[in-house]
Amino acid sequence: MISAYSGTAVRAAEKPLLEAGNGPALMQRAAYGLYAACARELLERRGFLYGARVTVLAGAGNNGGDALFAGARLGRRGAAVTAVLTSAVSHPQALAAFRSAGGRTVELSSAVEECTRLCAASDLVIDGILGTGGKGGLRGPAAELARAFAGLTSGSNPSPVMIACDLPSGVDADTGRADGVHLAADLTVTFGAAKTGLMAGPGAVAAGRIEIIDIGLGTVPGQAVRRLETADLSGLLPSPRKTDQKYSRGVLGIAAGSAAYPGAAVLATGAALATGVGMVRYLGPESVCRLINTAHPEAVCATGNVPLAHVQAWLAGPGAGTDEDQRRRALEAMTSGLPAVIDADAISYVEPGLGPQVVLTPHAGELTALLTRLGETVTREQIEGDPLRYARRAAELTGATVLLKGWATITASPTGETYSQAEATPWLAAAGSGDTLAGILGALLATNRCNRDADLEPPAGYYAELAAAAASIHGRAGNLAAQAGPLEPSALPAAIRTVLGELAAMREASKRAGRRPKNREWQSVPFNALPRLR
Ligand SMILES: NC(=O)C1=CN([C@@H]2O[C@H](COP(=O)(O)OP(=O)(O)OC[C@H]3O[C@@H](n4cnc5c(N)ncnc54)[C@H](OP(=O)(O)O)[C@@H]3O)[C@@H](O)[C@H]2O)[C@@H](O)CC1
Ligand SMILES: Nc1ncnc2c1ncn2[C@@H]1O[C@H](COP(=O)(O)OP(=O)(O)O)[C@@H](O)[C@H]1O
Ligand SMILES: [K+]
Repeated sequence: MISAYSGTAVRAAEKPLLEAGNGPALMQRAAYGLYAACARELLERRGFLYGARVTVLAGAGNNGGDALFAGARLGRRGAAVTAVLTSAVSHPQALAAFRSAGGRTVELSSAVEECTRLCAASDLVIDGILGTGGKGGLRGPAAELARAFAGLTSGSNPSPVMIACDLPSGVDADTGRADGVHLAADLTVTFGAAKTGLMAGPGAVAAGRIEIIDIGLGTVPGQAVRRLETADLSGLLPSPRKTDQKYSRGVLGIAAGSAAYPGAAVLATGAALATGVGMVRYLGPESVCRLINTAHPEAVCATGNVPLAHVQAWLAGPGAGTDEDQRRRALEAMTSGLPAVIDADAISYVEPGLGPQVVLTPHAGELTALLTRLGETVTREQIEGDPLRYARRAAELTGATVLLKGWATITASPTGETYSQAEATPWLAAAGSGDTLAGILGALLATNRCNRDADLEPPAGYYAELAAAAASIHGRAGNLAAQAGPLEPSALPAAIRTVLGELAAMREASKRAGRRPKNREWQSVPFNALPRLR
């Protein structure tokens, strides 16, 4: 599990260490972690470190200090390092170390064009303009450079490896908002703890991969945004017991699809079956029942009512359109007291007073409509710019758990627990892909251990965690299905099976070896695992 904290909370955790005079040591640890990541990326991607062209973008504060110290270490290993100083002041000790390692410096204000070309022709650029002390987007010459650099490196031109120091400059460390110009990275090396701004909205898009360097901060105060890693998924996925029969494994009721949109019901059913339920009971029009049974003969289909169907969880809404019977079923499902996924058209019937076991799964457009109906004035752009804030607000207003879709999918519980998953691929932005996410989540709601075991009380935030797990499986399946070219959502159920099979095999292998499975996207380097400082 990765826990991310606001920049403000990380600075509060640093405070006692700074007061005790440990500031320089913290900076050396941060700089060493950054240097080690840069050296590794250069060796992996370019095959050499000696002679590599490295540009350090260095701002006025400690973020620039970290980047300059890391640049000095690269210089001592033979890289040709140049620092672009974006401010009239620089961290004095770091600048001195950089120069004494043979680093060349250029002042940005007098040479924006030259500096932009220098960045574009580099093997590696370290973005150390702004860190947790940044306010708003980049300004002045730094903004000009960022704009021109984006133009030069777009399309088929070869691009340098971009590594952000702590966070991409111009991104808000607390929220992930990017109100002005900002830089983007292939990798963000972040210090002490991940920042929430790397987990949501534009910040999550700009961060690239994330590597956390432990600099010995200890406990960070405040509520974390969590991200599930591979090892965290196993306890949340269906796992039949030797004594199970089909009903005890978990039955999912699906009230989705209509004569106008039958496909959504087929996709949701396929995804739920691939995730592993004991049975799908489908309720909807006869024409959709026939279609579902052609694709999935095992689904039990009827035109009946929600209160009479014996199930462990509900999924309502995908493809429901204006079908009145489906509307009634969705309302019955969300007030049944059972766990329920409320997706697509059904989100427009939501009223306050729901419980955390109801999971709403809007995209930004659907959330705009919901919040507006509940009296909150907001635009789609505002939600896309600050998804953490609005997912949490919707959970607060409805009492339900909210899964807000996007590049990083945010899940928020009404008691405040929040998750962010970013395994997805933009190929998942396709009609029908949300229906499969709803199917996966429906299956997890029906089969989860708290639902199956009457003695287990779901802990606070449990449904947000299950929703995050569903987003993770969906993202992993999307990546797999997109390997063969543009993704067709109807290919997702087969990919879900493969992903779940791989996860089960990984779990078994790591159980035998006695260690946690590794996550490829996220890496955390503990302080005591860093090589000794020289
Ligand atoms: N504390 C520690 O011990 C450790 C800290 N660490 C590192 O320090 C980083 C935080 O450092 P920091 O506090 O110096 O702030 P930083 O992000 O470098 O920027 C501040 C400077 O930028 C300026 N500025 C602000 N906004 C601007 C804008 N939009 N456009 C242009 N300029 C703008 C601002 O000027 P001001 O607005 O105050 O006039 C000020 O001069 C943190 O991210 C991590 O990398 C690690 O080494 C571990 C130990
Ligand atoms: N740019 C993107 N990158 C990654 N995933 C995305 C992106 N855009 C959308 N997605 C994912 O694709 C799915 C689309 O869902 P949705 O818009 O509800 O589709 P539909 O309702 O047509 O099935 C969501 O899981 C969302 O998180
Ligand atoms: K930075």
